[in-house]
Amino acid sequence: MKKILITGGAGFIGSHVVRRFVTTYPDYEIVNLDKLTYAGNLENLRDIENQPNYKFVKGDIVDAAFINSLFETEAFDGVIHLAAESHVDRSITNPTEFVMTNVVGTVNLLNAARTYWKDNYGEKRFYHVSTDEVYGTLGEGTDMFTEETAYDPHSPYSASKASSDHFVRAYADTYKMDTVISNCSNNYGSYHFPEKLIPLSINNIKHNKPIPIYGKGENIRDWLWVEDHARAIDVIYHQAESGSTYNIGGHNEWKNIDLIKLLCKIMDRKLGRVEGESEKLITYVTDRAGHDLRYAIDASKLEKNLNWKPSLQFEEGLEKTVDWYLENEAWLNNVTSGNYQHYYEEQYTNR
Ligand SMILES: Cc1cn([C@H]2C[C@H](O)[C@@H](COP(=O)(O)OP(=O)(O)O[C@H]3O[C@H](C)C(=O)[C@H](O)[C@H]3O)O2)c(=O)[nH]c1=O
Repeated sequence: MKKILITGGAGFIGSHVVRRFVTTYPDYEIVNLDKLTYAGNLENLRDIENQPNYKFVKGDIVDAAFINSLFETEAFDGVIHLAAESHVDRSITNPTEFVMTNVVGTVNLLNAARTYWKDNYGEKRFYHVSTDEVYGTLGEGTDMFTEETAYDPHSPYSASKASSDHFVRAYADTYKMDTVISNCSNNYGSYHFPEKLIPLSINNIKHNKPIPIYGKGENIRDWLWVEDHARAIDVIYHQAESGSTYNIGGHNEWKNIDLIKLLCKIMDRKLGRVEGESEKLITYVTDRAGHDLRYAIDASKLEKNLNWKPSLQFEEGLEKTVDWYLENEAWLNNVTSGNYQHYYEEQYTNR
């Protein structure tokens, strides 16, 4: 039985990766390590929590002694590392937290792997799940980030992810560890904390609150359904060459304002509102500091080498996502109230 450590498995993308691995590979033991910050939620994994090949461990990757003892007791065959502070706006107000979790936390995991895997590096894989934001920003046009694009991070968040990518490559070169990195575009889907554009807007539209659009809403993101990302991670973990990097994206660029207008249309229909009613909630607010204009990712290496493709058209995926939030009212109410409330309110009222 292979034992795989998935860090950040109670978060948005992490929970989809955990679910996929637990259900697809009954002969693997999946250990989910999560600190359960505001963005980590065991409710995201209720449907698989009693599976015999799943185990949850609460802990912080910044705590090196704890990480070492976990590696000593568990004898992992591989790591898929997703634990990270991920919200760009929060990185602008509190950069140090991002350095600690994203950089120091990653180095702690690499050090533990180096110590406890040193006799059989070749059989154990360290997979770092990263972001396309490390590449910086593009102008409007048709050019895209490839795996060869030079790193040019702008926000404290993307600088911390770029740094952790560099550490992973440095450990591969220096200690000959088997590592892989993937850099993915914006994800959307179920279990997304409503601080991010799509779930925040769904929740605000539902409650007739303003939808905050930064600047003029002209910024462009490439959106990928989170379950397609989880499938890409599965394929890359199992098939990518040692030391490789793969970009993951949806070939699905949207200006924020166009995306929100589409979302408003879907929400009008789902909530039985007159068409155009939800759009009235659009409110232009102060722009994000250092706001990257455009991300567009060339995922052709992944498509050609490992035969992966996005499965869903965006309109269909967005509608599925809206349905999920409307059907899972208890989940949404929970993460916007009680202990979570100030995290949601902070994002929503900051602007
Ligand atoms: C929350 C919010 C955002 N925006 C704008 C800012 C961005 O241009 C776009 C998406 O913002 P969001 O914060 O949802 O996501 P990004 O800043 O693109 O970053 C996300 O995608 C990458 C790949 C990661 O790696 C990040 O971890 C992930 O958070 O909407 C608004 O206009 N209003 C809002 O209220």
